[in-house]
Amino acid sequence: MALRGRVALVTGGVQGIGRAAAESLLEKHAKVALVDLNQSVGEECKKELDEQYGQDNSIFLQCDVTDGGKLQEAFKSTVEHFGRLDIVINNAGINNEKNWEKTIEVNLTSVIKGTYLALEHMSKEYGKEGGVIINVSSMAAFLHSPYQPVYTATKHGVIGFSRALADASEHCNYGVRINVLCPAFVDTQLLLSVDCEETMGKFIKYKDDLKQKMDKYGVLKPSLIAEGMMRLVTDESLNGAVMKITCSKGIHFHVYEPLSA
Ligand SMILES: NC(=O)C1=CN([C@@H]2O[C@H](COP(=O)(O)OP(=O)(O)OC[C@H]3O[C@@H](n4cnc5c(N)ncnc54)[C@H](O)[C@@H]3O)[C@@H](O)[C@H]2O)C=CC1
Ligand SMILES: CC/C=C\C[C@H](O)C(=O)/C=C/C=C/C=C/C=C/[C@@H](O)C/C=C\CCC(=O)O
Repeated sequence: MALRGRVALVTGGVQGIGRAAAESLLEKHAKVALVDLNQSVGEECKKELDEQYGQDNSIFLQCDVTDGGKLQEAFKSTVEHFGRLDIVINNAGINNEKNWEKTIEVNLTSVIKGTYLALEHMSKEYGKEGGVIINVSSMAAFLHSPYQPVYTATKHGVIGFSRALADASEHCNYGVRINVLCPAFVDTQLLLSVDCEETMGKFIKYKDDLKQKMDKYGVLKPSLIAEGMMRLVTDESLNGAVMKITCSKGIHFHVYEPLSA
């Protein structure tokens, strides 16, 4: 898929991995709707992107992805503003083991809602032209992560949901590819949650173990994650793909064994 003139919606798009992805899309002349909860960081991000890429190429839409009505509005506003929708990146995520219900709402339920809304706006089933959806999971879905049980569960859920729907999309000819991105530790604000009882809950006493894991496995730059994301977006052969990004192996794919009878 060539990116010039395409329109993307990125949740959690104003900082960290989402912002890096938005910048990569803008560099390749796509238009981007930044959908994020954080008004002040959103306004600052929009200002900086305007200076670098021109003010007509992005919009900031303040939205809590857990609010179904607001998320629906954000999709509608994006299409009204830019005239079409081709790429959806369900990236917004939190690490909160104390309020774990919220973690499920943001990391899994809202990814499911965002995916179904994306299909309404892009699928041939709804008379649209097709497109691509990237759902952000984590290497936590593949590795032993004892101090983030609910976070880990949500990231497993994102993979299961996305791969099942990717198969449905192929069988039912939706014309929409659905892929998953699983980064290891990335240098973003999210990592600061390790020091906070408000987010780690009773697992706060293991924060040093988690920090040792960061030292052991290393911490990636958001720009590398954006590079992987662009491959998932543009490579038309990828549907149901699960990309892993780690310091040891760089950008690579999880290989699923074929089912035997
Ligand atoms: N940083 C890391 O080590 C890794 C991050 N991930 C995943 O990458 C994604 C992005 O995370 P980061 O960029 O690291 O985090 P971040 O904390 O830097 O950025 C997350 C963005 O999502 C937004 N957000 C949070 N809750 C929201 C809500 N309810 N509605 C709308 N926006 C909301 C925040 O305002 C923020 O702008 C998440 O899904 C995370 O789980 C995956 C693996 C590793
Ligand atoms: C307090 C932490 C906050 C949030 C969690 C974070 O966002 C997250 O999701 C982090 C996940 C990190 C996982 C890190 C592990 C990386 C391991 C790899 O280097 C192991 C190497 C290879 C794996 C095998 C393979 O790729 O095939």
